[in-house]
Amino acid sequence: MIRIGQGFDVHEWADNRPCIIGGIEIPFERGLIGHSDADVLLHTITDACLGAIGEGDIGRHFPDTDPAYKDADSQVLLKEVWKMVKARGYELGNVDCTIIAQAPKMAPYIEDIRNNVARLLESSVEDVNVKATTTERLGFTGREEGIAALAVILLRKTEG
Ligand SMILES: Nc1ccn([C@@H]2O[C@H](COP(=O)(O)O)[C@@H](O)[C@H]2O)c(=O)n1
Ligand SMILES: C[C@@]1(CO)OP(=O)(O)OP(=O)(O)OC[C@H]1O
Repeated sequence: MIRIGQGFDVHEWADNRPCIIGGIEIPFERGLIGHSDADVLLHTITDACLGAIGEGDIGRHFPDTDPAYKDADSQVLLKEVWKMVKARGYELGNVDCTIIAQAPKMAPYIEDIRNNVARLLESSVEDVNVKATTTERLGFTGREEGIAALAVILLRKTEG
C-alpha cells in the first residue's frame, strides 16, 4: 500500500532572525519569521507527511497559539510526525521538495539539507531530493518579502 502527501508553506523575511532552512543554519543577512524557528522547508515536509497519513496539518498538531512551540526547533516537530508515520506502519518511498526563494543562493547548502532531511526521516539520502528556484524576481518571493516551499512525499507500507 502506498500513500501520497503534499505540502506548501510560506514564511516572511525579517532582520535579526536566523535563516534556518531544512534544519541547516544558512549565513544570510535576514531570517524567517514564525512562531517556531520558521523552517519553511521542514514545515512543508511535515505537512506532506501529515497529508499522506490523513492527519490534517502542522497547525493542528502544533498550534501557533501554544507557547510550547515558541521558537520551536522544527526538526523536533518533524520527528514527532515521523513517529506517527512509522506507528501507522509506513516508511519513506521518496520525497521531492522545492524551495522558492530569490535569495539566498541555496545551491551550496542543498546537499547538507538533503542529508539532514534523510536523517530526520530515517531514510536513505537517495530517497530525498531538494531543489531551489527563483521566481525571476516576480511576486512576493521575487520581491524578497518571503520564501515558499513545496513537497510531495510517497510513503509505503513496511514489509512484515
Ligand atoms: N534560491 C535559489 C534559487 C535557485 N537556485 C539555483 O539556480 C538555478 C536557476 O534558478 P532559476 O530560478 O533561474 O531557474 C536553480 O535550478 C537552482 O539550482 C539556488 O541555488 N538558490
Ligand atoms: C510551526 C508552527 C508552531 O510553532 O508555527 P509557525 O512557525 O508560525 O509556522 P507555520 O508554518 O505558520 O505553521 C504551524 C505552526 O503551528
